[in-house]
Amino acid sequence: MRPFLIAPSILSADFARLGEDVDAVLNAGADVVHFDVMDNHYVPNLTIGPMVCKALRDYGVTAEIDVHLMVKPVDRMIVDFAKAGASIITFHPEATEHLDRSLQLIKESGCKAGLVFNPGTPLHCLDHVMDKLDVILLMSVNPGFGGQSFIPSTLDKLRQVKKLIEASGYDIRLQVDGGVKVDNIAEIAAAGADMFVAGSAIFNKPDYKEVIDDMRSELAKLES
Ligand SMILES: O=C(CO)[C@H](O)[C@H](O)COP(=O)(O)O
Repeated sequence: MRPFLIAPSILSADFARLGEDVDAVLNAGADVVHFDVMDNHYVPNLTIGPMVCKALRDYGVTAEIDVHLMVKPVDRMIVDFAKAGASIITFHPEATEHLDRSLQLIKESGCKAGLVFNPGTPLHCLDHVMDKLDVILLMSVNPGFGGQSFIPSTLDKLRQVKKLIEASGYDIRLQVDGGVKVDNIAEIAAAGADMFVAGSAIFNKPDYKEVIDDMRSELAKLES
């Protein structure tokens, strides 16, 4: 079993003191920084861009930065985020005209590549690109906002994707994003996820370490 990764979504961080808040969550035991990019076009919200990613790198953040592009089109942002220090870049298949080209662009930029599926998006876009993927992200809420409830049908979809990954033989992480909490993380992991994005569950609590430790304790139940 590969190690579980916890990736706090900075959508719920304190933007007025973002560097300090990212440091705090990493010092509390987070593995990866999840960076939500929204364009008020592909999703009905507007967040942060490559300048903020670069600012985090300049501030001294060395952990992997996992950029989730909720933008359309994607290619220009892929190049800009790679230059700004992104480690992983994921995007939604319906946000590009040329899926394979956009994935190749991420790889050529030196980043890990991933595809993101909304709760209602079918999985057939995976058919011909598994060899180019490092991550598959299943959204367990409709994208755009933090603090929503986990959509239960994601569990079946996770099981389905887990089987596809196993059958492919490729080393692909299965990430889940939306409504992930201490009390459902074990069930989500049991369905196949190994990378957990959590925003409000972590940043809305005063003690990030306590939440992350509690999440790891829940995950450890699966390992024993
Ligand atoms: O991509 C996102 C929304 O589009 C966020 O990462 C996600 O919703 C995390 O927030 P929370 O853990 O509060 O549900």
